[in-house]
Amino acid sequence: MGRKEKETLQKSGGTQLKLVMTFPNYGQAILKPMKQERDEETNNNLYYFSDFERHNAEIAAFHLDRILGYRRIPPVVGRLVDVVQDIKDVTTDHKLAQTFFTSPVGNVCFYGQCSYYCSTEHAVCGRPRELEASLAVMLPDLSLAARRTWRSPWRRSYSRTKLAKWESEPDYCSTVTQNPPYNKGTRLVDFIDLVILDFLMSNMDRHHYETFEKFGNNTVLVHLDNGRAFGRHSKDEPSILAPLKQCCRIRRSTWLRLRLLSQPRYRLSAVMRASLSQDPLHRVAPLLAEPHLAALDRRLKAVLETVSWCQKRQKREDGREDEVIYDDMAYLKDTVTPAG
Ligand SMILES: Nc1ncnc2c1ncn2[C@@H]1O[C@H](COP(=O)(O)OP(=O)(O)OP(=O)(O)O)[C@@H](O)[C@H]1O
Ligand SMILES: [Mn+2]
Repeated sequence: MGRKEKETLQKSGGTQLKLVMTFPNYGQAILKPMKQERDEETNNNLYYFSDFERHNAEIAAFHLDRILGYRRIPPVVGRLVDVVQDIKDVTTDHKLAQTFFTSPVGNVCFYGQCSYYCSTEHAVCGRPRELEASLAVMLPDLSLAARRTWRSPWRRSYSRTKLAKWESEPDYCSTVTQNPPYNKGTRLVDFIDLVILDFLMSNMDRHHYETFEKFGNNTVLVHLDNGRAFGRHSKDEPSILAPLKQCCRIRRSTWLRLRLLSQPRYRLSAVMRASLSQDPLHRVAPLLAEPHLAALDRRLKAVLETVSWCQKRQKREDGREDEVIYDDMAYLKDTVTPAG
């Protein structure tokens, strides 16, 4: 098989600039550039839907997802790229090439084309050519492995004035669980797994999630698009946990994992710190600032407290506190016919 020249193109779809890199061995990765200082907190007056995406959030989310035992985020690694050699000189996209310029201090910058933040004021700049970026392994092409996109039932309104249904209806969960795909199998607890990930990293931007078409409704979720996580460490966002609080259900293996990660020997912040130190960008600066790591421990505690709150409530209501903890065996019993 012949070798391909290295090539970098803009990724279509999505609102903020991202690139697709193709390597000589035909491997592909999605590149998200560093757009703001690593430890800059999200501006309080910025709505979640206009927050900048962060390359380190994509990297940290991959590590967190793996530590939680999910493994539902395709691998993401940090890299220092050369904006000239790795992007400008190897792109066949004229529109992208045309947005390159040299800044007043001599750094090479570009802004690309997209619907949010693709303008000279929001240019991405090398130092002078070196740029931090996240590279995510590209999933197989949709023609080989079709995916389905699902709207999150707990999607935010994406409006400054409107409330979503789940924010005002106390019994919202039961309206969700009456209907497919949440009415059977593991979809609800799969979704709650995702909610816990999002709460820990404070990602309010989970409007959709994806699955591989091939497996119908009996499949895991793919946790793509984590660029708006880890924006704020000084504040938690309890509303992200609403699905857990409203449905009071959590997969047993997840619950056990969270309890393990709350113990001194396996403290989530410590496990994350160690895991992230293996990323190549760690030598430039830690991928997550200490306050973000501390926030993880604090939020983990809040998840476990919510589960206890659910168990107490369930016990009070019908004496069946074990309903809260979803046992994967229950699913097996529903779907597997014993031999003989
Ligand atoms: N690792 C990946 N492999 C293949 N496709 C991917 C991968 N990550 C994301 N995508 C696809 O690219 C699209 C855009 O990516 P992403 O959601 O990260 O961008 P975005 O700008 O945040 O989009 P939006 O503004 O719609 O939320 C997604 O719809 C997803 O299907
Ligand atoms: Mn997004």
